[in-house]
Amino acid sequence: MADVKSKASVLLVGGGSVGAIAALNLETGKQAAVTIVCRSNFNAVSQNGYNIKSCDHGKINNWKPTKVLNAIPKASEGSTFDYIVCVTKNVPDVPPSLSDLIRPAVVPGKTVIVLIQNGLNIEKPLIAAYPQNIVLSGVSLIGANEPSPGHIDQDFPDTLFIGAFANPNLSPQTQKAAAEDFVSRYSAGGKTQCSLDTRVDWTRWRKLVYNSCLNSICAITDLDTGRIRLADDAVAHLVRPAMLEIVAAAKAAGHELPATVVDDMIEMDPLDMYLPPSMLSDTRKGNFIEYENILGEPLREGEKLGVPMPTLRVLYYLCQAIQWKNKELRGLVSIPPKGNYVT
Ligand SMILES: NC(=O)C1=CN([C@@H]2O[C@H](COP(=O)(O)OP(=O)(O)OC[C@H]3O[C@@H](n4cnc5c(N)ncnc54)[C@H](OP(=O)(O)O)[C@@H]3O)[C@@H](O)[C@H]2O)C=CC1
Ligand SMILES: CC(C)(CO)C(=O)C(=O)O
Repeated sequence: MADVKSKASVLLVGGGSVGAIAALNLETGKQAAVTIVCRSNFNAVSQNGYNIKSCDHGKINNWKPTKVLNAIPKASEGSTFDYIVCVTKNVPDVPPSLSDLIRPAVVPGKTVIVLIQNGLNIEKPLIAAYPQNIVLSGVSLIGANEPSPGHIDQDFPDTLFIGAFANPNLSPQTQKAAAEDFVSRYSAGGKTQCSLDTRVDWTRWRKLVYNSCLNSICAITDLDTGRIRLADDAVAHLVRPAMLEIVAAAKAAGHELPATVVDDMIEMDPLDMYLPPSMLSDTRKGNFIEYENILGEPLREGEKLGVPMPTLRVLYYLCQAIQWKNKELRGLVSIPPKGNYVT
């Protein structure tokens, strides 16, 4: 079935670590032509392409998708796409919002929007902004980093779960068909595992057991997931209690996770991979962090349902302070001038 399809046109917004590998997967299958939108790595990628070291694809130098842009193309000027795949970091507390960012390219009622991003409730602003568009969830288990512009290291295989976020304005069949179409195009290259996700909320809660806890604790301590496991009591007294709070919140929200989920997540990546979760890569680069969708949303959901989440609460407010520090550095918040206390 896969090889008789004509190519879908895909606008991929966010050509960083996961975005570059997603573009490579889509182009490898020859069922998609990818236009990628880059920002800080635009010069490197448009001039030299990507240099990729990947556990799925091997070493590939100077690779470019069909087109490389540094701005969102406008549908009103004739650039329309079947899919807009969003692989930026999702940072709703720093403008522009994702729905505003992609607005020039969205054709209401037509473009399928795919969110390959971590976190909970990320679809809500998109469905509110584009009530007649299908929005797909992409939960990615991959370990990818961009140590310098255009250089991508992928050391954990790409496993992607795609399913439709329930949009009450559209028929479930149409939404499921769009998810199936994307899965077959993404899988066509045969280098990755991409499967249909029929319970997207469960899948997102399950992944939060890792992301809410390890991403934040690693970012706060500046330790990767191998080192945090070696760091005395950090797993016993920080990681595990935080993970159990997410499991309890998920259960209260109607999503029973497997009994082994905490151990599965702690041991997901080999210790000696020393994997820096994406939030740690962000703090190391001085980037904003996705703390609202990864910690804030599950914390608010859990507490609303009466689940005590004391560890998550502390992690959330520590992350909020880290974000504030970055906002001050970038002039997004201002503070009163320093008083003169020296006589
Ligand atoms: N890395 C990983 O292993 C995993 C990541 N994820 C999730 O995948 C998503 C993407 O993460 P990841 O690839 O690591 O992130 P990266 O920071 O590596 O890449 C994001 C890219 O989006 C670009 N971008 C951000 N805003 C804009 C904009 N307004 N216009 C154009 N480009 C923009 C960034 O540019 P700039 O460099 O200028 O900021 C960067 O190139 C996140 O939600 C993350 O949580 C999920 C699983 C694993
Ligand atoms: C779980 C992990 C590390 C890779 O899938 C991730 O989601 C992240 O880095 O944010």
